Amino acid sequence: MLISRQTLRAQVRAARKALSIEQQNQFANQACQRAIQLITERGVKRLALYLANDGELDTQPLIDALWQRGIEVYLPRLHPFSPGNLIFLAYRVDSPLIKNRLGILEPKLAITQMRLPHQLDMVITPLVAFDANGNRMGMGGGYYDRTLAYWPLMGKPLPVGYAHDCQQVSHLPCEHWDVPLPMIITPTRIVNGA
Ligand SMILES: Nc1nc2c(c(=O)[nH]1)N(C=O)[C@@H](CNc1ccc(C(=O)N[C@@H](CCC(=O)O)C(=O)O)cc1)CN2
Ligand SMILES: Nc1ncnc2c1ncn2[C@@H]1O[C@H](COP(=O)(O)OP(=O)(O)OP(=O)(O)O)[C@@H](O)[C@H]1O
Repeated sequence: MLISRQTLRAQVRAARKALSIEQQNQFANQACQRAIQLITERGVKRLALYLANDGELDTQPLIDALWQRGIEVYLPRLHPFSPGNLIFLAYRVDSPLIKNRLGILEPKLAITQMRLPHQLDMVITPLVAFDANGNRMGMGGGYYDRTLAYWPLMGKPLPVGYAHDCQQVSHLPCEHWDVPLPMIITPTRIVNGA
């Protein structure tokens, strides 16, 4: 039986939201260790990630580890006037955060703190569901598809999915605008996708 994108999205969102606080903490630490290893191997200096929402794999241990190592951390912010697009702003210990209209914390707009996607070495993307081929389904806004549309041409930034194991599905239908992920980090492994 074929299930719709909408149904699949709702099912996986419910599964990740059902994880306990203990599981969330353990998984965040496990995924952080894998991510730090990959980031160090690749010599990443500027990296974008997200602040967890809706049961997403928590990035806070990773953020702390990156700050400790002096790696520049960036967060997405909804574009101030271009709907459907993201901009990336530096995130430091003392950066002020504000909740956006989707309820997600994001840095205050400051042009001097902004980088374009090709100025970042790696973008750790949130996602709702992924499959073994690196196909990605997000929250449905197309934000990351637009952000990553040019990475194959520019060679940067390397997109890396970050998700719970329970977010893997056997097969995701892909659309022509979907940008497949070469890698997905989960608490238990690194999936080599596209
Ligand atoms: N942590 C995190 N940050 C992110 C994303 C993400 O998936 N996760 N995004 C990845 O693209 C962008 C935001 N995209 C999003 C799109 C829809 C919803 C969402 O929750 N929609 C609600 C309705 C919200 C409302 O209108 O009140 C819903 O579907 O229930 C959230 C984020 C940028 N920042
Ligand atoms: N590069 C692009 N240029 C223009 N429109 C796009 C682009 N990528 C995606 N879209 C549009 O965005 C909408 C949402 O796409 P989709 O459902 O694949 O988002 P998603 O990957 O789930 O969300 P997100 O990337 O925000 O996590 C689609 O209607 C699609 O037409």
